[in-house]
Amino acid sequence: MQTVDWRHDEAIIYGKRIATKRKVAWYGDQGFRYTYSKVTKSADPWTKELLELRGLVQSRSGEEYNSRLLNLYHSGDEGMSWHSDAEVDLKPDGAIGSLSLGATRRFSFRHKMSDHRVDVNLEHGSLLVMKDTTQSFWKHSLPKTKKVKSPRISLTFRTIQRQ
Ligand SMILES: O=C(O)CCC(=O)C(=O)O
Ligand SMILES: [Fe+2]
Repeated sequence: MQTVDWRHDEAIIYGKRIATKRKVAWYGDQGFRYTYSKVTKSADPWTKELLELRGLVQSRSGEEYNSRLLNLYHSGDEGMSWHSDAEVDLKPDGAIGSLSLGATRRFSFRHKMSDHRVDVNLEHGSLLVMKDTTQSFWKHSLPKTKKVKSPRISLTFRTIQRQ
């Protein structure tokens, strides 16, 4: 993970460009561009380590991915609020495979219509696959927590639609 080019994420919130505490890095097959929270990012080429990990995640999940977003949460003070990953550039209902490293964090799902909640603990080395209609029917979040003092990295593999 030392070879990863971490940057603070930027998002446009209420029309203002802000840098988040969480850091991200974005890799893809070609010079992909990807719009997330209304900010367009261009992808860095894969590093050797990232390609190896993609191979593992693809074989474990039985899905293929052409890009990946890495998130670095320095501690439980950082998280991600409720959202679904349905950006226009993402393949509709495409799988998202998320590999967790470091601290165990709770990951929550909330059904968009019934508000039904499902919580899972994402442990070091675990792989969470969200596929089919998960993004259409559910939102997910990574709640902040006072209990976690150490960092967690998630490597989220996605498929960007070729236009
Ligand atoms: O860090 C995680 O496990 C979730 C990240 C996430 O939901 C996202 O990048 O869209
Ligand atoms: Fe997400």
